[in-house]
Amino acid sequence: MTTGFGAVIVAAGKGSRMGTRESKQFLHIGGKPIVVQTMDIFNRLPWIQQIVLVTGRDDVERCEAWISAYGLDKVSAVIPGGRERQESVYLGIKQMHTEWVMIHDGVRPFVTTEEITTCRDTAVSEGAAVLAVPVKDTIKQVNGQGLITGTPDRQSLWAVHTPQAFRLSELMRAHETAQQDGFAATDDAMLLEHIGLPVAVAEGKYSNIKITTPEDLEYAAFMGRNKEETGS
Ligand SMILES: Nc1ccn([C@@H]2O[C@H](COP(=O)(O)OP(=O)(O)OP(=O)(O)O)[C@@H](O)[C@H]2O)c(=O)n1
Ligand SMILES: C[C@](O)(CO)[C@H](O)COP(=O)(O)O
Repeated sequence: MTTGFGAVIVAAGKGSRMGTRESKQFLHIGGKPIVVQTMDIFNRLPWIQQIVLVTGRDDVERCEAWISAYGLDKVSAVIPGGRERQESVYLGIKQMHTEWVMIHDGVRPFVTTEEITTCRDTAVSEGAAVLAVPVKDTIKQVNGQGLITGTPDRQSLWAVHTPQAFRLSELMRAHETAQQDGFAATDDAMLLEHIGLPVAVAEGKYSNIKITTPEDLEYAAFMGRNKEETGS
């Protein structure tokens, strides 16, 4: 175990909502596969010591080739993921040997070094942290008949992004408990909530989108062009 931070990048999804023949994490923006763009941001941070990439079983080889071609020297392992994101994260964290770990979606390539650093600092001061943005719309609860049943107070609503940063030992315990309890979560913070550990919110930017559906590709292409022009 070393002190400091590592990152698990999860990119083993099927991209069913995107519906492209090529999995969305391997589409090119700004001249590079999306997952390479994402790993590169973490690889450049001096305080990130180790990166583990979790991807599809059939994609391990091409990811290893990209990692070598793009000089992503902090990637210590590329491993096949699981059926659900939660399982992919669990497999990833088992490969980590840093005290702290950040979990990040391979399909969030527009996260900035500033946001990642804010998330790190909040985790260190509060114990665990997720990047998130205040919700801009009014959110309604709707029942199966399409009728509104409530309007939660918008002041208390945040849309949660990644990275999400945890002490490796606590995240491991949270995943193990979830597995024993059959508890399924859509993000890692939920697993800490399940075992009663606090997680703080670090305010991020609306630009840190998760590339999920086809219209996100238009935004990604626009952002990719900007990246190429500015060299950032
Ligand atoms: N079994 C899975 C499912 C998802 N992910 C990863 O988790 C991130 C966020 O998931 P999402 O956007 O939902 O991706 P997909 O599961 O690929 O998309 P969909 O739900 O549309 O199939 C992505 O980087 C995805 O590759 C993963 O590593 N393993
Ligand atoms: C972790 C996450 O990115 C937070 O927004 C998200 O929950 C993962 O993907 P999902 O399948 O779209 O929920």
